Amino acid sequence: MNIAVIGTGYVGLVSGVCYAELGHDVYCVDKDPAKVELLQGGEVPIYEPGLQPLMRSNADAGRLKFTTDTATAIAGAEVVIIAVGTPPLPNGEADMQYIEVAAKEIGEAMNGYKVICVKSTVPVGTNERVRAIIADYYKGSFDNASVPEFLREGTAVQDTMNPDRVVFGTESKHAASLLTELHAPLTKEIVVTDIRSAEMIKYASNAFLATKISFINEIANICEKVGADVSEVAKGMGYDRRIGASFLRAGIGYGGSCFPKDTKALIQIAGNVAYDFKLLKAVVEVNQHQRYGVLDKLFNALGTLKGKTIAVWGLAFKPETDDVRESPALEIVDRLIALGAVPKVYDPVALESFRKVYDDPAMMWCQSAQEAIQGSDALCLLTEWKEFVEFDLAAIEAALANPILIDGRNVYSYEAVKGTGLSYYPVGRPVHHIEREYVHG
Ligand SMILES: NC(=O)C1=CN([C@@H]2O[C@H](COP(=O)(O)OP(=O)(O)OC[C@H]3O[C@@H](n4cnc5c(N)ncnc54)[C@H](O)[C@@H]3O)[C@@H](O)[C@H]2O)C=CC1
Ligand SMILES: O=C(O)[C@H]1O[C@H](OP(=O)(O)OP(=O)(O)OC[C@H]2O[C@@H](n3ccc(=O)[nH]c3=O)[C@H](O)[C@@H]2O)[C@H](O)[C@@H](O)[C@@H]1O
Repeated sequence: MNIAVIGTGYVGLVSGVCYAELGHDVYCVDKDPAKVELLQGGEVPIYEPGLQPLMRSNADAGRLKFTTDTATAIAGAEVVIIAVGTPPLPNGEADMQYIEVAAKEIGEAMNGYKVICVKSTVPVGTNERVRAIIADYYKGSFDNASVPEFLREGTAVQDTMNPDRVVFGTESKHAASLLTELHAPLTKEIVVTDIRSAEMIKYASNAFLATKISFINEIANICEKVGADVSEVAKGMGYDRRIGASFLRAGIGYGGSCFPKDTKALIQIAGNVAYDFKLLKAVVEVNQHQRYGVLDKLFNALGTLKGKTIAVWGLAFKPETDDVRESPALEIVDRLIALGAVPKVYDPVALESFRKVYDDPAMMWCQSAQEAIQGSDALCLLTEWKEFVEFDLAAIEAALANPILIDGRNVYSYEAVKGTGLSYYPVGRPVHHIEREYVHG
């Protein structure tokens, strides 16, 4: 099959590479010439495990090409997949400007029948709008489909090649059979539905996962007050197949380019039809508040943050990505500085992407985990990178001026911590406190 993918971000690039891996001929377009030049040279502009070798092998096999010109990419395509960004507007609504431009460019370049798919996460009704824009420019026949994407960053290739399900919404039998043929090698679980329901499935799925996270975070906050351990609670809940074990890891709240944006967008979508989505509003509020738990624990441990150097391990919103969009670390570092502390930050891959969106003369940028903890007054672990999980706890204790470990992701076990002199503050689990005189100043 000949496929064109519009937008080579996290979703478009991974999708394009994986469709090529299935043996299809894929032409990817991006408006950003620097990105396209990098891709044409065999370089991947994002950190995503497994993506680069797969991209190079498919490009070398002649199945994967890149261009900045939409007309070139779609000329021979039977299926056109729109995967441009839909970032949040200040009021929470999804910004449709990139979708509108992409639709116009496709409309202008149409040269025959094609199936136009929207993979970006878009409000209900967007596929109809895309159809109308294309129809303004192209009077021939074409079909539409909503093909929402469910991949996660950090495991994007694996998620795309082995999805739990593929969903598409279309009114066209021909489009349905073409898309079924395209996705059948990936999964047996193919849900074919109407366009509006497919658009809603995407928002409802992300909102539900975000709800699970805020739910377990609230349980964690109660656990802290009643002396229970949220890890044990989640384990005990997760064996119930109606609940499921996944997405019950308590921590510092969800971040990333999607949960924060999509929950707010769904609240707006509901609001636009005069529906007050109270539950989801609470999910967002709980998530916002959860970030401050780290700061409360630092206060409890140190009394004041003024003049303290605080090691921060992890800036990405999750491990195995360089993405810092809506990362809880952004707000935590900002607060630390506002409270007079000096954050010594380190992340194995996200230092540069963090520096592009947040920089402050009060910060110390560290080139290793060890450098960040050396002589610091406390350590906050914000992203559960393997490097941090495997770090020797005795070495953490030895390096810190005050051996205080705030574990925002619950990665260490009490057994391991008990063998050290660390005061350990996890999330939703009892504190392991060692009485001692702290170094001040
Ligand atoms: N990042 C993720 O993990 C997931 C994202 N999504 C959704 O997929 C969509 C894309 O997200 P990302 O890939 O993260 O975005 P991104 O911001 O990483 O990439 C979007 C790309 O589209 C390009 N672009 C914009 N307008 C264009 C045009 N007219 N023609 C060609 N290229 C154009 C931009 O230059 C950029 O490279 C969003 O709606 C997002 O909500 C869905 C599932 C997972
Ligand atoms: O629409 C999207 O963009 C994507 O959003 C999420 O994927 P992603 O944001 O890449 O990463 P997740 O693994 O879902 O993690 C999101 C955030 O939730 C946090 N999280 C996750 C799970 C958990 O149990 N606890 C928890 O705090 C993570 O630390 C992270 O900050 C969804 O999992 C994907 O299915 C969806 O396609």
